[in-house]
Amino acid sequence: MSEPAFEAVRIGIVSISDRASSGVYEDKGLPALQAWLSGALHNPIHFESRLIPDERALIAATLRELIDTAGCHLVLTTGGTGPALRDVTPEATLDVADREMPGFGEQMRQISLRFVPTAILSRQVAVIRGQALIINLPGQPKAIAETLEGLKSADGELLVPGIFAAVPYCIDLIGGPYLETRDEVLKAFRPKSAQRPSAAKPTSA
Ligand SMILES: Nc1ncnc2c1ncn2[C@@H]1O[C@H](COP(=O)(O)OP(=O)(O)OP(=O)(O)O)[C@@H](O)[C@H]1O
Ligand SMILES: Nc1nc2c(c(=O)[nH]1)N[C@H]1C(S)=C(S)[C@@H](COP(=O)(O)O)O[C@H]1N2
Repeated sequence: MSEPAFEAVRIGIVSISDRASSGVYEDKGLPALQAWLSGALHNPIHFESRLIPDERALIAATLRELIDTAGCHLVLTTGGTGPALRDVTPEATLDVADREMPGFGEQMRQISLRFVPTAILSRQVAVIRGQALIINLPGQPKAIAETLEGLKSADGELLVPGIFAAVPYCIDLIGGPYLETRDEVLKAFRPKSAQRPSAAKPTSA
């Protein structure tokens, strides 16, 4: 009998910043997203990366293209979630939404409050479009790992669960690929009835 294999996954990553996209500063959003996802997932990942300015119509068109044409089942954005007049990522995300997933934004603001008192300034949302999940993350590059992974104590105890723990099961429920996380980075939660034999090889003692 053949071993189970990790399903390949296509993930859209979108950095939304006027200054990074025009070269005023180097974009650190896409590298941070790519590094965190590559470290957290066992699945082979094909990244679809986009670096764009804070323009509502362009953000919405980019999200549509990543899902409807490129076939991404997960899209993570970074930047443009604050109250500044140019911050329009949540509006653009809602423009392409079939359904909202408010729990992600609520939990991310709770996590971020453990890091910065200005966490409540992020209007980040998560939505479903077709068979894809879109999640907005704040623009500070360090906020990416903070919100996805949560907060751990110095000895590794999980103090606040990161939102990515709920992402694999959400993707299952909308008919996407079976995502498997590396437990040392983040333990994904699935009800027993939704668990498949893991493709991860048991580590030898
Ligand atoms: N893509 C990025 N790459 C590197 N650093 C970033 C990026 N986005 C944000 N930052 C950092 O986080 C800070 C706050 O981000 P914020 O999204 O508020 O930027 P901003 O002031 O709205 O301008 P812009 O839209 O041009 O990024 C920035 O001043 C910058 O230091
Ligand atoms: N984890 C985390 N969340 C955070 C931050 C941060 O540094 N870390 N910055 C906050 C700040 S200062 C702002 S203004 C909002 C919105 O940021 P954005 O416009 O770059 O998306 O995210 C907030 N959430």
